[in-house]
Amino acid sequence: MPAVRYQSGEMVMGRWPGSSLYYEVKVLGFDAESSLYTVIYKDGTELELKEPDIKVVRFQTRPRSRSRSPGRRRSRSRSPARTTRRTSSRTAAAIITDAAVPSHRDTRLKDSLEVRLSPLLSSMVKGRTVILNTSSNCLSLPPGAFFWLLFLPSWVFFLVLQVNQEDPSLTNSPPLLPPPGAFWDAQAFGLVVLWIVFQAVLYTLPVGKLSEGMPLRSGERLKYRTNGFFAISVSALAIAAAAHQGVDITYIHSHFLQLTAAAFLVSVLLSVYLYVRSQYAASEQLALGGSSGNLLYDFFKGHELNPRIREFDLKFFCEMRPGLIGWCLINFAMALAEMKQQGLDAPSYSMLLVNLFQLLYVVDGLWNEEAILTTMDLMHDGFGFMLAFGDLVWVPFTYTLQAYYLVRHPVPLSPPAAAAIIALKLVGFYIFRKSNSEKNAFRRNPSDPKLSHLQSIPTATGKSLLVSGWWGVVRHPNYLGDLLMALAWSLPCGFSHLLPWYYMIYFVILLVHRDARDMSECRRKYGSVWDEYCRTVPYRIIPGVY
Ligand SMILES: NC(=O)C1=CN([C@@H]2O[C@H](COP(=O)(O)OP(=O)(O)OC[C@H]3O[C@@H](n4cnc5c(N)ncnc54)[C@H](OP(=O)(O)O)[C@@H]3O)[C@@H](O)[C@H]2O)C=CC1
Ligand SMILES: CC(C)=CCC[C@@H](C)[C@H]1CC=C2C3=C(CC[C@@]21C)[C@@]1(C)CC[C@H](O)C(C)(C)[C@@H]1CC3
Repeated sequence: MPAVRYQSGEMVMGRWPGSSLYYEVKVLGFDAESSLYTVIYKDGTELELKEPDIKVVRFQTRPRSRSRSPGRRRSRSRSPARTTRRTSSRTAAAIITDAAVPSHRDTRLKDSLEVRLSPLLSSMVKGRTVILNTSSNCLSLPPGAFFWLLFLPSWVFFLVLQVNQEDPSLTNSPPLLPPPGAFWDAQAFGLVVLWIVFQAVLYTLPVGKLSEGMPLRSGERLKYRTNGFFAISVSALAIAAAAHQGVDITYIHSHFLQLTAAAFLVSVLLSVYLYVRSQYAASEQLALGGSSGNLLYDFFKGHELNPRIREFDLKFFCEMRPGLIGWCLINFAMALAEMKQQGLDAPSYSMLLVNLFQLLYVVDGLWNEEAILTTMDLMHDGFGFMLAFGDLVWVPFTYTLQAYYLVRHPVPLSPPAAAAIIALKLVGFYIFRKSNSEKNAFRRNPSDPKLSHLQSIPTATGKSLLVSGWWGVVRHPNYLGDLLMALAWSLPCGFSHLLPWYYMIYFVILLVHRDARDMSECRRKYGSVWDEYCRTVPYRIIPGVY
């Protein structure tokens, strides 16, 4: 006869089925035959849970002993692993405690019990189970999905046509639309496909580390081959060898429109494939945000979270390889095109700065490739048109507009101006890298001794939120660093036109929107503990700005 650990009427934390989230529940009874507890959630949902899916959370207010050694005190504040301990009590209680945080934490600890219940409901759409998240906005389908599907590609083609104008003012009348045939070039299409296949081969080579992703809703952790630095190094060698063999790299500049169209076609084909295969995916493999049952919306947002062909992770590959490394290749081609068009022996200083700054950004991303596994896209977003198009078209063909602009529009740069821009880039880079690495290290191993100086607050999900270090200054320090870098990329292009500032403007909009999206997602996940975090760290991206 199995022992009854939890008594009727007892308040405990029950895991929401299929997720790693725990909510406050009341035990209604125990069925000895099935060894299942019947529990009731705050919203009235009754479920049967197995014992391992139940925790007793006893929030312990430790006396803030002056005699405790600082080392010991620090170590308690950080880690859900360390702070969740088994006691010898009859009910095997899990203690969540956070002794090193300020005294108002007692209320905070109590608050973490008050996690808002925003359950995930399963519903049937066309005979398939879809996951509806009642607290996020995915139920109120943005009618904009259709608009974005049309607008984003049109905007890219507009920019690509505009930047090639003698006077690329955005206020000028748009360039005459070339005939449809001008967009298609079989060779350009072949080269785009060849590039993607080349990157895919490098990705699959058994070189470099196999890194673990964050736990999925099922508790599983996927493995990723993080050999991005190897891939960009081999790519650079291959391009250098091709140039040495007389291959004209400036082809990329002269066939930019056709290459863009080819990449767009690939992204559409890929998105169709992704949508079709998502129809056969198990519901636990679907993303919460792109599972509305509405074809257009799910096609755009992405239905499946981690589509894979065997070990080949399509989302990770597309986000980190062809577009990102292609961005550097295109910038390099623009530098060669500038030298050719303007009869220079070396690229201009503006071109050099843009090339080197963006190369540093990409190389850094690939060097720290593992850190992408704790970003929103990898953890929460489905893989659909938005990301496929973003990775394969938007990144390589619009992030390179500054270099493209400089080919025909030279901007002389004085040494002091160049020095000031370099300083800005380095400050931005420092903030960006340090904050991203800090969060990544904390998410991977909260009890890492290197993070012992950091304070965190526990949440009912078992994860904690950093409230000191970079993440105690603003809620998105990584965005701040990224924005400073974006500014440094536009400044070398001067102020004559708005077009090279396009990235900066787009990026402010993107990051402010991402911050808002992340806020509501974290509010859903962490309930009132998130509100407490926001009170402790009131500024969003810029210190002093709410
Ligand atoms: N160049 C470009 O085009 C773009 C660049 N970026 C860059 O990519 C990087 C990743 O950005 P993005 O994925 O948007 O967001 P983040 O890397 O900031 O990830 C947000 C997640 O971090 C976790 N988190 C938030 N606050 C805390 C905290 N206090 N302590 C611990 N964990 C916390 C939460 O996830 P959880 O709690 O579930 O772990 C949250 O959902 C950024 O540097 C950004 O600037 C982003 C978009 C475009
Ligand atoms: C308008 C539109 C189509 C938006 C799609 C957004 C994507 C372009 C971006 C979403 C998150 C991204 C990240 C990077 C590139 C742009 C996209 C894909 C990134 C890979 C750039 C390099 C960085 O070092 C990074 C790894 C932190 C970053 C991750 C997020």
